[in-house]
Amino acid sequence: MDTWRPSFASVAVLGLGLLVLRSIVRTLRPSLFPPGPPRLPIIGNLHQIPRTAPHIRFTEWNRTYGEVVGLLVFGQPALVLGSHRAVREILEKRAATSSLRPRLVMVEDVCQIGKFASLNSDMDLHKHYRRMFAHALGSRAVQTYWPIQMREMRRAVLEMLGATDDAAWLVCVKRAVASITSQIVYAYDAKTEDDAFIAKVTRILRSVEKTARPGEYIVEGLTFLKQLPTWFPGAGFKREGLRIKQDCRWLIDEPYDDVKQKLVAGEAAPCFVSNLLQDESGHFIADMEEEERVKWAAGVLFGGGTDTTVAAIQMFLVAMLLFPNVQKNAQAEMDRVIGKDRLPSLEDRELLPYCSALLQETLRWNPVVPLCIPHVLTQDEPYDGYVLPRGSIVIANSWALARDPAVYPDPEAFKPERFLAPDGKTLTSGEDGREVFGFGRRVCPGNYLAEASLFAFVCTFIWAANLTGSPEWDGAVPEFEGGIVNRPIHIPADIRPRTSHSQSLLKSTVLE
Ligand code: HEM
Repeated sequence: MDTWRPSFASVAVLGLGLLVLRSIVRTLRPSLFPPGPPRLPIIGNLHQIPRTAPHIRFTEWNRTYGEVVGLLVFGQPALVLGSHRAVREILEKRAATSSLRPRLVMVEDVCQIGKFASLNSDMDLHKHYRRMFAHALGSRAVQTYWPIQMREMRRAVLEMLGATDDAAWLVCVKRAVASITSQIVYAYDAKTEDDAFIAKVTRILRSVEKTARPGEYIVEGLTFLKQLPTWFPGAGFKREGLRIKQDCRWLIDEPYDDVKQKLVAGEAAPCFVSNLLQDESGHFIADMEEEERVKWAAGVLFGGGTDTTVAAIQMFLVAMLLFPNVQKNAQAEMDRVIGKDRLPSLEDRELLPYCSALLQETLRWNPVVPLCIPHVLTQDEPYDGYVLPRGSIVIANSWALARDPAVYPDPEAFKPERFLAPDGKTLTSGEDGREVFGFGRRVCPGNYLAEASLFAFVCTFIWAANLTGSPEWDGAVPEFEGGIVNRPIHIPADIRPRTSHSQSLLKSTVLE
């Protein structure tokens, strides 16, 4: 007797049918779901979510519907958190049930790169990663990297003084930031801007970022498509996934093996990887499982740290363009405290409260990660009379938080003073513009490192350079672009040395 065998077409039709049914049932959500914009059958709110700058639309919705906005996309509930209270209540106080990442088909099944710490949804593995990060990137540990950060950022500013436009500055800044990360993670020093290793890693991590971008792959909605064979017409995402999988294996193995070989030969310089692999007397201590964890933890640091830090430096430059008085005030503080005969360094941070506040204001004023990387709820959670359903994707709207007038009066204005105590000498406590680093158990583990890199750049730039609008600039606010990371498209400005003395002192320090 013939037995019935499911064909691909029958599986596809069944899958699609179930999806439609689920979408219809969920579109008729009970009233305990938080309010949000009206939805269409099946697709829900999909058509209202813009591909560019969704944080602006989300912020409008937070203002219209409340601090927790409920959305549905193909039956998948999503919550947009638009207040400090909502973020504290849901992502911090209830971190035990709101710290996982959503399980993405492209990440987990197609590319099999779910072990990257920023993407992984296995809480036990995540705890291991966070211990490693705390060990290597905690507030005290990062101080050992300050000399690397100062050296690279001074070099970046010096190179920028000789570069013609913002595209050329970007090359200098990117090289410096990538080199800081590669030295800290693998003790690898990228000396030129076209370093082949950094270029390859950057290309791979771009494609990794794409796999996690909401709405990028149809297979996230129509999950049954993951069953398509690689050769099947329309299964380009599977071929792309295979390539990303192979690239990522290279990314996590190659630089790691290099450090390990040096370690065994007794030649490894201290770095994130070598520190985690040896005990105090230099003996190799990791078993295979631990080695695998160290590889994935190291690999993700490039992805997390590079684009974000570069974009924050670009935002600082935009702020200097739009708010020349702030630049003048910072230069005045620099001249008063540091003077002309030596360069500032990270050790001077407490002596330079205005410049420190200027950095906090840069992070707040135009958050480079305006929508935090999504979390997911692992159980139903009551909130303000609503029920936030298990399985909901939770997006903290850092942009809305940073623009909340109740917390930051006159939020559009760029005012470093908002972070200064009345004496003008110390930073205020309370909200400190750090919403951009995320929340709860997923808060960015690189935040101390990032802030040190940024301050190293800001203090050197303020001391050595002066930024003014270029002749072509018409006074308009530059436009911004980006998926996860928000960055200016073009900065119409000129950068000149403040004095010839400052330029030659900077040059001699960099060449030392
Ligand atoms: C201005 C610079 C940076 C910004 C704005 C930033 C922002 C963020 C944000 C918003 C998250 C998600 C937090 C959440 O889910 O709640 C995150 C996660 C992460 N960041 Fe950063 N980051 C920056 C620099 C760095 C640096 C320098 C590193 C490391 C070298 C780094 C490594 C990571 C990692 C590994 C994660 C994943 C954490 C996890 O899922 O547990 N970041 N970052």
